Amino acid sequence: MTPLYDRVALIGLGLIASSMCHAMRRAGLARQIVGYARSSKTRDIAREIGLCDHISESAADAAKDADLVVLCVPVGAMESVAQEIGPVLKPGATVSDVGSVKRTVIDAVGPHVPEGVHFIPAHPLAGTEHSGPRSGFAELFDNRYTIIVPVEESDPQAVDRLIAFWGGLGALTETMDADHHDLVLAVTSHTPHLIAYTMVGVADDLRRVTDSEVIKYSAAGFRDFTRIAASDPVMWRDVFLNNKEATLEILGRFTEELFALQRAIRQGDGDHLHDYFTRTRSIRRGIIEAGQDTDAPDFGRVKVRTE
Ligand SMILES: NC(=O)c1ccc[n+]([C@@H]2O[C@H](COP(=O)([O-])OP(=O)(O)OC[C@H]3O[C@@H](n4cnc5c(N)ncnc54)[C@H](O)[C@@H]3O)[C@@H](O)[C@H]2O)c1
Ligand SMILES: O=C(O)C(=O)C[C@]1(C(=O)O)C=C[C@@H](O)C=C1
Repeated sequence: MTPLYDRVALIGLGLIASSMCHAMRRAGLARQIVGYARSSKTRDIAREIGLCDHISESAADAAKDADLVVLCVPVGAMESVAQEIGPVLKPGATVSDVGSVKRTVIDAVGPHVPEGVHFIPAHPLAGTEHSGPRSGFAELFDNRYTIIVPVEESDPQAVDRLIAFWGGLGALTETMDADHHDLVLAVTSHTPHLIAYTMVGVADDLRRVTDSEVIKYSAAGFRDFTRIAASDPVMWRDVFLNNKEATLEILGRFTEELFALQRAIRQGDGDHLHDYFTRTRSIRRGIIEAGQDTDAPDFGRVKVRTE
């Protein structure tokens, strides 16, 4: 493939950035990849494993002269990075990000992007519980959606080029408005993570009583929870602080349903439990019958009930 961008700069060299490096190289999407991470230890590891063509000593140095700059830092660090690189960005360059929340990132980064530079936020819906520069792999984005969230001023040609770039990384792409993105992700990713964190916390409390039984007898469902609960604490702290309204809204609905199930159990209301589990089973069966049981969720099909 002919490179879509001459020089790509990645700020933050964790799971997502390192996977982007491997996938960019696999497809030949950039002539030169430049990286920067805040910690010197991370920069040293990146150099040692040859993650990028060049590792810079500051975010501004990496971003200067880049045609595409992607912010791959935790959501809460986006603003300070944007503030640092804003003054050195090349006219005509594109600035994007991979943050798990979109509205607050747009509000925090947008004001630091100078006129003549395209700002096009994005979010790959792919990840693992691992982090850091060694955790990436080229296949992470294959057949997974990346949501592109153009802002009002985004230039259509620059948007098309970024869509082609993510396609080259192996992803399926969809464009979406920031608020809708944040609500959908609160349902499909953020609240489920919070539930997993809580369940593992409860089990840990219990472990003090039952010694090692919780771990010894943990079944597949609980093991999946522990995998998710092993995700990076800084990343997830920032997700909840920055998608407050949508996660509180979904969490409110979740607790209402949970209370109803709790009451049904206490009152021995088997009909309620049976009806509820029948409904949830039919949702899963509907997905399978429609041939939609792929790793890539179709966000056109995710319906968020508003009443
Ligand atoms: N992990 C996932 O499953 C996943 C999936 C999709 C999107 N995201 C988003 O991608 C972003 C990166 O996540 P990740 O999983 O790659 O994280 P990670 O913890 O693996 O890496 C984060 C990197 O950012 C660097 N960093 C932190 N603060 C910085 C700062 N102020 N300046 C420069 N570098 C800084 C860290 O040193 C590290 O190199 C986050 O915004 C996250 O919400 C994560
Ligand atoms: O598979 C995992 O480990 C993930 O949690 C990845 C996951 C998700 O919820 O699907 C987590 C956060 C991201 O913003 C996108 C993807």
